[in-house]
Amino acid sequence: MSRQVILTRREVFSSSHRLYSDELSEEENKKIYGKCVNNHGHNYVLEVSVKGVVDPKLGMFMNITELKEIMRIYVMDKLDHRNLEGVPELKSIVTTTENLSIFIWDQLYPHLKQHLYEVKILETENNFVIYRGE
Ligand SMILES: Nc1nc2c(c(=O)[nH]1)N=C([C@H](O)[C@H](O)COP(=O)(O)OP(=O)(O)OP(=O)(O)O)CN2
Ligand SMILES: [Zn+2]
Repeated sequence: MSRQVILTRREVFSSSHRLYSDELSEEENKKIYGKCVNNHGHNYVLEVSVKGVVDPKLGMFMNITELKEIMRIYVMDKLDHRNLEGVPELKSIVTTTENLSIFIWDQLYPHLKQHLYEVKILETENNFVIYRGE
């Protein structure tokens, strides 16, 4: 019997950002995003989940070390200790947690393919977003 499991790796990255849309006026930005138009920082908690069938011989379908390395190269090295507005791929988007989760999915998908199940990001301990590639 094949057993499908979901495996999750958690990382924390620290980034600064502000919520600001180039498509809005200064006044509209202030009205919509409030205090978040000012530069501020978060210790984002990122949880990436992969799904697969356990190989009975190995007791796993993916080594966490491999997942950790993929997350390091394609997410952590790009976002940790950065100002998100300075990350080239994020230049033209508003760095909401929603957009970050989609960005991270797109970074990881080519390397995890059908195994990638969920990207979850906690911006604060109260606010988080889940993206499953839909
Ligand atoms: N839909 C979204 N709304 C907001 C986002 C977002 O990513 N998506 N982000 C922010 C800000 O970036 C902001 O930093 C949130 O901080 P804050 O309001 O201080 O966070 P908390 O809700 O955890 O703090 P409280 O103490 O509970 O107010 C805003 N909106
Ligand atoms: Zn913020």
